[in-house]
Amino acid sequence: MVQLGLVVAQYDKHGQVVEEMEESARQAAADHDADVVETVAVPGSYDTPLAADRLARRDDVDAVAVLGVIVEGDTAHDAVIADAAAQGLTDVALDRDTPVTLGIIGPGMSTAEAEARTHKGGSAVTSAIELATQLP
Ligand SMILES: Nc1c(NC[C@H](O)[C@H](O)[C@H](O)CO)[nH]c(=O)[nH]c1=O
Ligand SMILES: CC(=O)[C@@H](O)COP(=O)(O)O
Repeated sequence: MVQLGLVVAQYDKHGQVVEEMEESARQAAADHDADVVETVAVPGSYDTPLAADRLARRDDVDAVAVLGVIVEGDTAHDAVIADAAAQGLTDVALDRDTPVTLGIIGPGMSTAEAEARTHKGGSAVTSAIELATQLP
């Protein structure tokens, strides 16, 4: 059985979307008979790489799925957060030799577009399981 770590960025403005993404992630884990051994909540997507690193270094974690929602504001701050998070998570995966999947939606996204993408939580978990089982 694949053992997963889950990181959930709980940026308040999008609380409901994040909740639905987490439900989708947990359903995907159950559907694939995977076990979520630990869930770490962080304030926002920018804060996810360190949490992912803490999970990826554990012997009982085969892969980490990271969930977050970045909705467009008035400035380019959303792009800054998204780029930093994606790069940070890539670094964690390579440094720890552990799959880390990007289930952070956005940037450049409206709240309505976010609400239509909550299934990406499940996609991140499915990809994490595939990587954990299929990588040579
Ligand atoms: N604006 C969004 C954020 N901002 C918060 C940052 O991610 C971070 O928590 C803060 O800068 C402290 O380090 N986070 C999101 O996940 N989504 C946003 O739309
Ligand atoms: C991207 C956001 O929601 C927020 O952190 C920044 O908003 P703004 O670009 O309006 O300052």
